[in-house]
Amino acid sequence: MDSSHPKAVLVFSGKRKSGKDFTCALLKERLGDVCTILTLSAPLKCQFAEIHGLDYEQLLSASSYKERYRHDMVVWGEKKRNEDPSIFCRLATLDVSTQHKVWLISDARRKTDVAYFKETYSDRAKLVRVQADESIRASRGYVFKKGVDDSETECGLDEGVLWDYVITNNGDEDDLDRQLTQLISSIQDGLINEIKTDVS
Ligand SMILES: Nc1ncnc2c1ncn2[C@@H]1O[C@H](COP(=O)(O)OP(=O)(O)OP(=O)(O)O)[C@@H](O)[C@H]1O
Repeated sequence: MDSSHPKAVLVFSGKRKSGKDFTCALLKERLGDVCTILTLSAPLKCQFAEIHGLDYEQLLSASSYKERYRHDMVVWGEKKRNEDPSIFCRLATLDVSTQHKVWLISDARRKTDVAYFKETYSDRAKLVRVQADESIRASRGYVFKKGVDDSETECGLDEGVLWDYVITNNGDEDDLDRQLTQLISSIQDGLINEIKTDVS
C-alpha cells in the first residue's frame, strides 16, 4: 500500500438533511477526478446483502425494499461494529484507485468513525461538520423521528468533536460557494498543491 495515498481525507458529518451529500457533490464537482465520494453505509449494505442473499442495489436506494430490511440491517451493523468498531471505515476505503487523491467520506456518524480516520491518516484527515437550521432542514423533508433522530447514529457527534471546518448550509448558494472555496484553499497549501503537482 502507498502510505502517501490518499493526500487528503475530508470526513463529513451532520444532522439529517443538513446537506452532507449535497455539499460533497459540490466539492467533487469542483475538485474533479482526483476526488471520490465514499460512504460508510455502502459496505454495510453490501455485506448485509451478501450474507442474507439480498439485492444490494435495492438496499442502496430509498425504496420500500430497503425499508423492509432497515431494522435488521441496523441490528446487524451494530453487532459487527461492537465486534470491530472500524470495520466499515476500513471496508469503505479498501482498494480505492490511486487516481483518487482526495476522499470525501460523506456519512461519519460515530466517535469511532472520526477516531479511525484521524488515527489512520493523521493530519491528512480533516473533520467537516455540515450544519443547517432546523427550519431549513424541515423544508428539505426532515421530520423528527423518535428512535432515529435521538439515537447514537444521529447524535453521536453532536458534542465532543473538534471540527476542522464547519460549513453552514442554509440555502444561500453564494455563501456555500464561498465556504467551499475557503475549505479548498485552506487544505490547498498542505495537500491540494501536491495533488495538482502530481496530476499536472
Ligand atoms: N444548499 C442547498 N441548496 C439547495 N438544495 C439543497 C441544499 N442543501 C441540500 N439541499 C437539498 O436538500 C436535500 C437534503 O440534502 P442532502 O441529501 O445532501 O442531506 P443529507 O445531510 O445528506 O441528508 P441525510 O442524512 O438524510 O442523507 C436534498 O434534496 C438536497 O438536494
